[in-house]
Amino acid sequence: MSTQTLTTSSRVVELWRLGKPKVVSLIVFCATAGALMATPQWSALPRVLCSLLGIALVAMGAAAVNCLVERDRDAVMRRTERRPLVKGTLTPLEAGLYAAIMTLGGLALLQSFANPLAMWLTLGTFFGYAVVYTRWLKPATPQNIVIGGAAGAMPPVLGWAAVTGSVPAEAAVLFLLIYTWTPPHFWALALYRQLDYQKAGLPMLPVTHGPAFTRQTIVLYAVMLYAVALLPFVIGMSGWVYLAIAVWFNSGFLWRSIKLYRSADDTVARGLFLYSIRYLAWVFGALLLDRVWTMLINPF
Ligand code: HEM
Ligand SMILES: CC(C)=CCC/C(C)=C/CC/C(C)=C/COP(=O)(O)OP(=O)(O)O
Repeated sequence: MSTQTLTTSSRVVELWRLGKPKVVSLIVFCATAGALMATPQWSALPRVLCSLLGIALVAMGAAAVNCLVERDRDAVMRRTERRPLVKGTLTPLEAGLYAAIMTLGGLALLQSFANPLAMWLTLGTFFGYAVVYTRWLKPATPQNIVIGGAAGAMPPVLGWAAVTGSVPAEAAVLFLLIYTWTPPHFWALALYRQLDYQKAGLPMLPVTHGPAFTRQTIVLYAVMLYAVALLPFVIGMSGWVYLAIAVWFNSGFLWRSIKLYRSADDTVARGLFLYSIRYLAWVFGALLLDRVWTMLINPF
């Protein structure tokens, strides 16, 4: 389809899709938890909201760069063959302009309403995902997701830095939580999309080391994730509500990983991938709930 034939409103929809809005919404949710864990005060709310908008814009800009860099690979994978740059509903120039406007706009918001540390950390995250992971690591090594996952784990740190101008050990715990979660989140998907990655020539773990080894590694990560997820309670960052939710969801994650270890069925792998998204939303939701409760009973 020619880009000329699209109406303005459908072009806006395509630009919206280019920014991977579902992934970004969870990223922003995790950043919100980081921000409110740092400063559970209503007076910080305007700064928190402007910072979250800034983080969202940069994350969407990074997603657009990822789609731009990967448009040839995306064209050979079934999961990604309907993306705007593959279908031709957007041109590379439009995607590039969109990425530049979103990223620079987001960084300007962070510089103006948060602080330089938050701005630089967000820029580093953008570079880590859009350039280091997408351009270099992804086509080079099956450890791409383990190293590149550091960029994906940054959102709570960015939220924390935006409201306090610092990154204490508590923020590092939240980083570690997403960092340990990312490989099983991705490998579960890579297991039932193995053919796609093979066709695109990407060295994902199921392609290079086989599905059995990948399933075994997922169980290992699920055990590590369980331990890491208990840390916020152990170091006194959160209370019993968090602990109950963390135990429930980590048990679910571990149980589904063991089920996957014993089964080569794609539906089991897909089940774990979908569960991983619910998992992160609930675990960070539990942290948030703890803080919002504190803000409600202690409003000043
Ligand atoms: C570098 C690290 C990561 C990799 C390689 C990765 C990989 C993926 C892939 C390949 C998909 C499928 C997307 C699609 O079908 O279009 C996906 C979906 C998703 N990811 Fe991740 N992910 C990473 C980090 C994250 C992070 C940090 C979050 C949130 C905090 C996240 C949240 C999601 C969500 C919500 C979806 C579902 C999107 C949808 O339904 O369209 N991911 N991820
Ligand atoms: C603030 C800021 C800049 C945040 C960026 C955070 C970040 C690193 C997000 C990564 C999440 C994501 C879309 C992974 C997709 O992996 P992929 O690109 O391998 O998947 P694909 O095959 O679907 O393109």
